[in-house]
Amino acid sequence: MDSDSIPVITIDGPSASGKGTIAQLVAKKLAFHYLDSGALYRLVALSVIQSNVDSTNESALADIALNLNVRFHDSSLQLNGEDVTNSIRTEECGKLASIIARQLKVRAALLQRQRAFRQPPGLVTDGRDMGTVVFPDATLKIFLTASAEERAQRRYKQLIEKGINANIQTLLQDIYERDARDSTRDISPLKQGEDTKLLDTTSLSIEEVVNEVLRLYNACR
Ligand SMILES: Nc1ncnc2c1ncn2[C@@H]1O[C@H](COP(=O)(O)OP(=O)(O)OP(=O)(O)O)[C@@H](O)[C@H]1O
Ligand SMILES: Nc1ccn([C@H]2C[C@H](O)[C@@H](COP(=O)(O)O)O2)c(=O)n1
Repeated sequence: MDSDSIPVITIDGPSASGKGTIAQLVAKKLAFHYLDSGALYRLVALSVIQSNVDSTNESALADIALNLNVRFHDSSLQLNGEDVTNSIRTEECGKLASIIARQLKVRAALLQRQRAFRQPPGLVTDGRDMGTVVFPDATLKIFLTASAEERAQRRYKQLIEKGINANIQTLLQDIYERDARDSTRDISPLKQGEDTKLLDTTSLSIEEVVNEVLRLYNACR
């Protein structure tokens, strides 16, 4: 099967908008593959933290990105054989991922790795530039968002459920900062493409959002 004919659904959007949750559920419903592109940036960030590399050294970071020894297994992730499923989810890792994601060489180094996930019968992927840059010919492109306050509430609930202490004001501040950094950078900024459907989920349940994405996909395939 020609790679270009394999269907792709891209779900881009700001931090904690629910991209990962929705993309995984849609992928499951369609029996498609799933790619969490943010995890790749987080893995580079974790490698930088673990190896004490200067995070402004673009060539060293591109080298790390090109040579990531990563294994995706169901919902767990291994880096160099170590389970890093939870360690890439820290606020420190997310913030550094957002900072290093501004570097052209890092983004270029991850491009082919992301495109390689386009395998039959199809792919659902989430991130910041999946529809605008990585899969510009995607079958369906969604820009998933929610108000910053709602996203902070969702993140707060998510962390408390995991037994992690959190402060709603700090989370809201982090969301504002991350949104600003990801959407104002020069290369591949987070933005809604012209051919992308906007889905504001502020007052929608997870089930309602999943059903809407499936409806849109069935309407355009
Ligand atoms: N429509 C919704 N209604 C209520 N809660 C939701 C909704 N969508 C997602 N959530 C919840 O919000 C939290 C954040 O979702 P998720 O981690 O999928 O966001 P994300 O956009 O992938 O975040 P990040 O950009 O940091 O990777 C999760 O606990 C999830 O269950
Ligand atoms: N396609 C992508 C995916 C992620 N990033 C960067 C910017 C994010 O703030 C950071 C972490 O992503 P998350 O796991 O929170 O979705 O990684 C990007 O630039 N492009």
